[in-house]
Amino acid sequence: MEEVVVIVGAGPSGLATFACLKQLNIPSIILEREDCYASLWKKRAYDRLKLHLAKKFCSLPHMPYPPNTPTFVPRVEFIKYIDSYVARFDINPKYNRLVESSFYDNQQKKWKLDVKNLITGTIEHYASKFLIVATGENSLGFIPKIPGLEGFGGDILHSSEFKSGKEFDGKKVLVVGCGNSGMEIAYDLSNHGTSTSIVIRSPFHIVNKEMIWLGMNLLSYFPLWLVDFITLALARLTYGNLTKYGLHRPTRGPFELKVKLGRSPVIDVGTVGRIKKGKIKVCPEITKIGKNNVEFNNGEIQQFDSLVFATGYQSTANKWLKDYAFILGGDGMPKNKFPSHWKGTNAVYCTGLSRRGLAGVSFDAQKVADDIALILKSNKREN
Ligand SMILES: Cc1cc2nc3c(=O)[nH]c(=O)nc-3n(C[C@H](O)[C@H](O)[C@H](O)COP(=O)(O)OP(=O)(O)OC[C@H]3O[C@@H](n4cnc5c(N)ncnc54)[C@H](O)[C@@H]3O)c2cc1C
Ligand SMILES: NC(=O)C1=CN([C@@H]2O[C@H](COP(=O)(O)OP(=O)(O)OC[C@H]3O[C@@H](n4cnc5c(N)ncnc54)[C@H](OP(=O)(O)O)[C@@H]3O)[C@@H](O)[C@H]2O)C=CC1
Ligand SMILES: O=C(O)C(=O)Cc1c[nH]c2ccccc12
Repeated sequence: MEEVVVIVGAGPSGLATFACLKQLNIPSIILEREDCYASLWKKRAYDRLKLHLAKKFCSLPHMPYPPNTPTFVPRVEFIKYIDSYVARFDINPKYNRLVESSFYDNQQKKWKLDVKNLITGTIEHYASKFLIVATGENSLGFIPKIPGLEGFGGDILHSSEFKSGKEFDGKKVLVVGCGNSGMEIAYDLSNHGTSTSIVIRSPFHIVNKEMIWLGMNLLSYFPLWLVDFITLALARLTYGNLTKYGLHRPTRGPFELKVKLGRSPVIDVGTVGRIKKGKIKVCPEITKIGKNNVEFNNGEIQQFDSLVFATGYQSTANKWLKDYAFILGGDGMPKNKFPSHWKGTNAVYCTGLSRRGLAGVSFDAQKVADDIALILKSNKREN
């Protein structure tokens, strides 16, 4: 099938890019491996998830949230917003289409895609002038290789499969990883009758959503270092010194780490309080895993029924995009730094890979659509 623009992925990035192109009268199609849009939010997120950033930083282009939406949007409300977005721009992704490979045909100056129809099992072929990678930073759950993991007799799951602590009532659970997912899942587990432990192996910033709200607003007026200084002063006042609990802060500030390295601060939902009370136990790095126990690098061995790996995600765009080097590095993330990350050579683009959450998604979608419109306009003039 011949198209002008093919977008791979029907998450917020793919949908936002479609809408921005549509506003400029440019038709596009979206190919999505799942049977729905926003699959991360519908199928791979835990029940109690709320957006960490205030709604004004999380809307998609050309459509604000309805006025009665809470400042910190819960998952279900976010899905409703996406539902209205899809209806508003009349977006009809092609579902159950797994893009298996794509390469640039230098002769025809077109992108070619091999797409598996997951219903019929057949391979469909698509070609387009412009290709947009919108498969996300969270395409694949990452579980590290730890000696003995394959022999563990209890449940092993990734944070993307975790729904609620109520399924673990009465169990001994170890959460591995202390990013936003791990810290919130540990809190959720401790709300139910679960004996909860969490592995913390590196320094990270712990803040609360009000501090991030303030910091995001201050960033429009003040330099990064000053915003970090203020945020850290507030964090120290609120939490005190947490080192005796095994929580250490990095030397660089929370906003500097987010902006420069894409590392998110942890936005506390109550986990720190539980750690202070001893309701959630902090463990150091794992050295090996036995049939029903885990050994840590302080020599302690503890028994667990379940392991929840909140150890992050990987982009998979470098796997299916054979000519990824036109835009991405070997890790499936953009080669160029923000704000020049979204455009590659030979009309390939990416949206949602800047580690800037939904605000980054909107920025990219707008940039990509405007650039494609400009190219199409200048081609028209030449012909
Ligand atoms: C638990 C969690 C909470 C988050 N909370 C926030 C938040 O509060 N605020 C914020 O700003 N950001 C948050 N994020 C970041 C989040 O990644 C983005 O907000 C947003 O979902 C990114 O949208 P996306 O479209 O780029 O990626 P995704 O939502 O991951 O969508 C990508 C789509 O591409 C599809 N796909 C992947 N590979 C293929 C393929 N080969 N062929 C066809 N389709 C494919 C996937 O099925 C998926 O539907 C959170 C992330 C996680 C994991
Ligand atoms: N409500 C919201 O808005 C939420 C937003 N998010 C966002 O989604 C994105 C993904 O978050 P998340 O899923 O937490 O993933 P992250 O990549 O942010 O965190 C992964 C964590 O796993 C740890 N880790 C990795 N390997 C190991 C190992 N072998 N042993 C011990 N620890 C390990 C990392 O520690 P180390 O640094 O040592 O490698 C890190 O603490 C982030 O941008 C986050 O902010 C997530 C949840 C909720
Ligand atoms: O939830 C995330 O990880 C995000 O990427 C959202 C986000 C964008 N900019 C930020 C600055 C501080 C904390 C979170 C974010």
